[in-house]
Amino acid sequence: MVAVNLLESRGLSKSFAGLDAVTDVNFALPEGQIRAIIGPNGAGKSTFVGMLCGRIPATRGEIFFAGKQITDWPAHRRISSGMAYTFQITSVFAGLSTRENVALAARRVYRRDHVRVQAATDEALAKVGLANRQEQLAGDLAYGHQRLLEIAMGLVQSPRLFILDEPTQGLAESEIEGFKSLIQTLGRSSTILLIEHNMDVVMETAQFITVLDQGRTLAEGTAEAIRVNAEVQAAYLGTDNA
Ligand SMILES: Nc1ncnc2c1ncn2[C@@H]1O[C@H](COP(=O)(O)OP(=O)(O)OP(=O)(O)O)[C@@H](O)[C@H]1O
Repeated sequence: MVAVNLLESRGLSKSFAGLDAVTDVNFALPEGQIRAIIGPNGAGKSTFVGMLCGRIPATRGEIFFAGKQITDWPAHRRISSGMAYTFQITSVFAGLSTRENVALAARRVYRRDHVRVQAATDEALAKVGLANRQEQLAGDLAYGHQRLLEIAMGLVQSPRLFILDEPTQGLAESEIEGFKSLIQTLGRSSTILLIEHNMDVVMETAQFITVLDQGRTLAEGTAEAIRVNAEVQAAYLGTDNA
């Protein structure tokens, strides 16, 4: 069977006032895969993902999602066609309850179908383990629980592609274990693109890894192949976040 790519980029590039943040990235993500993007600080990961999501306009190149050329689509159109993403910066509404936040995200997809909104909200809260905190104001949740809430807000939209941008950043070691299994659970119903600095999380969850360095694709392969790749090791040794 020929693998179908859910997401592709061709020659994708971004320059900021003369600085080449991302250069000629050809990327292909088969449907159903858990893929991680890694790379040293400043490698271009956030810029690349920003272009995929429609937050950052590309300078050059093309993006395809589910067979459609989406390079110039605004972010909301990408979301309604099946992309969801969580940001590094917490994007929950602090003054609303945990449940209201998730229901709000569900309404983006299910609109006024109240029954589906409520059912999807229940399911997402249960999957991330926040059902017993659903009445709590989001702003009162502990940081780790807010990160789970962000995931629930993406998950509730039943995305075909779920982009997780540094989901474990700022979490305690004890919370990270739970996130690894959550990522695997999410991978059963969505294709996952994971941007992550924590190598344990990457090595344990990703089926395939793309390494960016200085805006270019440095290497791609399985966790085992990337772990022993001399170029990848050299790129990390050249920085302070090895
Ligand atoms: N809005 C911007 N204006 C100018 N330069 C930018 C902008 N955003 C990113 N850059 C530069 O582009 C390069 C890539 O940055 P980017 O944030 O994409 O890397 P990253 O791999 O996500 O890094 P980190 O792991 O530290 O988050 C860096 O040199 C950065 O300084």
